[in-house]
Amino acid sequence: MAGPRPVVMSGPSGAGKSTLLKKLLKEFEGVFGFSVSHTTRSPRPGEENGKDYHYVTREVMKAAIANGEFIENAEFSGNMYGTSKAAVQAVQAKNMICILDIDMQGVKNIKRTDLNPVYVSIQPPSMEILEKRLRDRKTESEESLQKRLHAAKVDMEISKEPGLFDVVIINDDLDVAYGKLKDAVLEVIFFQKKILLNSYAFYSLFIIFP
Ligand SMILES: Nc1ncnc2c1ncn2[C@@H]1O[C@H](COP(=O)(O)OP(=O)(O)OP(=O)(O)O)[C@@H](O)[C@H]1O
Ligand SMILES: Nc1nc2c(ncn2[C@@H]2O[C@H](COP(=O)(O)O)[C@@H](O)[C@H]2O)c(=O)[nH]1
Repeated sequence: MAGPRPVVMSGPSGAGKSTLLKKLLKEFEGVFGFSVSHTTRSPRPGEENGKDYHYVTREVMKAAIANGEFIENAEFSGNMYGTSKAAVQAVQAKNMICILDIDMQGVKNIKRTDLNPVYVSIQPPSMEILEKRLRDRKTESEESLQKRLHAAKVDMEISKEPGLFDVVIINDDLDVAYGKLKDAVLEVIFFQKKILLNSYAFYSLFIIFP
């Protein structure tokens, strides 16, 4: 895939991924762009079609997957979610750093592609705090909440796997976690740009002194 290296943000539902990435998108407007996923779940109050998600039916999503339009897709808490090729290309076409907010299945599937992102895991300080955040958010039915808590336990275990994530951030104090996210993402991006600049400089030497 062309363009700057994307950033994948993953972690349990309720850990604070959207909260953190919205801060990043706001502070670095024009630098980072959000990959708008497709989902079969219903919009929450305040969410906008085409901005937060593309809200589609299961039939539409299945047909698009069968048509090869998705980089990855997953079933999560009773709904389908997926990253379309078009969503990532739309951000990369603007030469912005594409941010994906995806679950653990998505991370594993993206690892099999050539997307080559920076992998960031956002984790809650504890299961108790995660449950409180999800309950206080008031977006889930009891059934959906239980499914998300179950998935969170699995996610918290798997995220310890060495090498799976480049950075694991515990989102306890929001400002501290945001600082860590910025450091992690910018460090990787600047490092990558520095290597590119160095290699341009190196090859320029061969052009000047063949
Ligand atoms: N550091 C924090 N301290 C206290 N509350 C927080 C913190 N970070 C996020 N929250 C709150 O926790 C709730 C869950 O956060 P958020 O919706 O960002 O999680 P998420 O990981 O994006 O969840 P999902 O995967 O379900 O979209 C929100 O109500 C948010 O305001
Ligand atoms: N594999 C994918 N997971 C995705 C995608 N978009 C969102 N998600 C993950 O789903 C859960 C639930 O999200 P919610 O908005 O219903 O709370 C969360 O963990 C997201 O990271 C996607 O395109 N692919």
